Amino acid sequence: MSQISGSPIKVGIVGGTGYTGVELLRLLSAHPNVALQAITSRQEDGVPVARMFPNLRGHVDLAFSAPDKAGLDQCDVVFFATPHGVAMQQARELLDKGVRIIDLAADFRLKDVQVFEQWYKVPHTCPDILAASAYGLPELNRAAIRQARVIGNPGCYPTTVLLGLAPLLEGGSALVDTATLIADCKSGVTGAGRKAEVHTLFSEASDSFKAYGVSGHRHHPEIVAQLDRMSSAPVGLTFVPHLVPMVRGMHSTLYARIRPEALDIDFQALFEARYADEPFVDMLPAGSTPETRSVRASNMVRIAVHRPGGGDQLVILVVQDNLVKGASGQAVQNMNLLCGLPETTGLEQVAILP
Ligand SMILES: NC(=O)C1=CN([C@@H]2O[C@H](COP(=O)(O)OP(=O)(O)OC[C@H]3O[C@@H](n4cnc5c(N)ncnc54)[C@H](OP(=O)(O)O)[C@@H]3O)[C@@H](O)[C@H]2O)C=CC1
Ligand SMILES: CC(=O)N[C@@H](CCC(=O)OP(=O)(O)O)C(=O)O
Repeated sequence: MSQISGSPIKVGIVGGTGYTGVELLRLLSAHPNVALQAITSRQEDGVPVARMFPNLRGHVDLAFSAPDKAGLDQCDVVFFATPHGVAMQQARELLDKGVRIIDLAADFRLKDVQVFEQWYKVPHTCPDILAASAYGLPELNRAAIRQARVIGNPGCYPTTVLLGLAPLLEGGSALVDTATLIADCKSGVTGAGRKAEVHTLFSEASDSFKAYGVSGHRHHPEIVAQLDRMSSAPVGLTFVPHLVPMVRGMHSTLYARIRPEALDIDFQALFEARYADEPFVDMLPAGSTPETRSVRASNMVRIAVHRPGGGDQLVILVVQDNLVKGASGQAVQNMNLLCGLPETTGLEQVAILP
C-alpha cells in the first residue's frame, strides 16, 4: 500500500454526487495522506465537482467522470458510495489490479449469501470475495479490517445499535437477556440518500415524525448477525427505525433486561472500561442525555447508560452523525486501518454546535 512507502494514497470514489459521496469528498480533501484521483458520476460526467458542491471550491479541483473513464484501476483504494449491488459487479476486476475496496452499501456486510439475497433481491455475484471481506466496524473488528482487501462498511443504524450493545454481549458474557433486546432508532432525512423520493420531500418529512420498516428492515439481519457473533446465547431483537425531521443525525434508544445474576454490575464502569481506548466512542458521565447535534459533522459516537429507578432495565442512548460515523467517516477510519495510518488521521473534526 502506498502509504507504507510514504507516497499519498491514491483514492477513487464511485458515486460522488450522493450524500455519502460528497461527505467522503469533504473528509478526504482535508486528509493529509490522500490524493483524490477519480470521482465518478454517470449523470454529471465532465462537471467540475466544485460547481455542484460549492463547499468544495478550493479544496477539490477534479471533475466528475463516468466510471469506465475514471481510471479506478490506478487507485490504491476505491470507495463505493453507490446503491446496493454496484460494488460487487466491479470488485473482482479492481482486486485483480491490486486495488482495495470499501463499499458503503451492503454488498459485503452480510456473510450469509441467502440472507443477502432475501433482503436485497439481487443475486450475489462474488460470494468468494464476500467470504474474504471484513465487516467494517473498527471498534469490533479492527484486526480483520487491517488485513482485508474488501471492507463492507456497516449500515448507519447497525453502527449505533452494535456499539450500544457490544459491552453487554461480548465474550459470551450473560449480563442481559439477549432474547428481548429492543432498538428504537431515529434517523435524519439524509439517511434516505439524495435521490428524489416523495417521502423525503420537505412538505412530507418536515414537521412530522413516523416509524417505518416496523415489520422488517434490512438492517435487522445485519445487526443480528453481528450480535450473534459476540453472544453465546440466542439473540432476539426488536428493531424499529423512525424518520425524524432533521437533516443529519441519528439517535438510538436501546433496551436490555439485566439478568438476575448481573444485578450488582456497575454498567457505567463496564461501558467506560470497554471504550476507554476508543478514539471515536465517547462514554458520557452517568445521567447524561446525548444530543444528535453534539456529534454533527464529526466521527464521534456518544453513549449514555441509564438504569431507571435502579431496576433491572438498562436504557442505552447512542447518538451519531449518520453521514459521518454512520457512513463516510467510518469508511475513512477503515481506510486508515487498511493503510497502516493512525486511525484518527483526517477525522478529528469537532462537532458543529448549534
Ligand atoms: N445516507 C446515509 O446516511 C447512508 C448511506 N449508506 C449507503 O451508502 C450508499 C450511498 O448512499 P447515498 O450517498 O445516500 O446515495 P445516493 O443515492 O444519494 O447516491 C448514489 C450515488 O451513486 C451513483 N450511482 C448510482 N447508481 C450507480 C451505478 N449503477 N454505477 C455507478 N454509480 C452509480 C450516483 O451517481 P450517478 O447516478 O450520476 O452515477 C450517486 O452519485 C448507499 O448504498 C446507501 O445505502 C450507508 C450508510 C448511511
Ligand atoms: C432514513 C432512511 O431512509 N434510512 C435508510 C437507511 C440508511 C442507509 O443508508 O442504510 P444502507 O446503507 O443500508 O442503505 C433506510 O432506512 O433505508
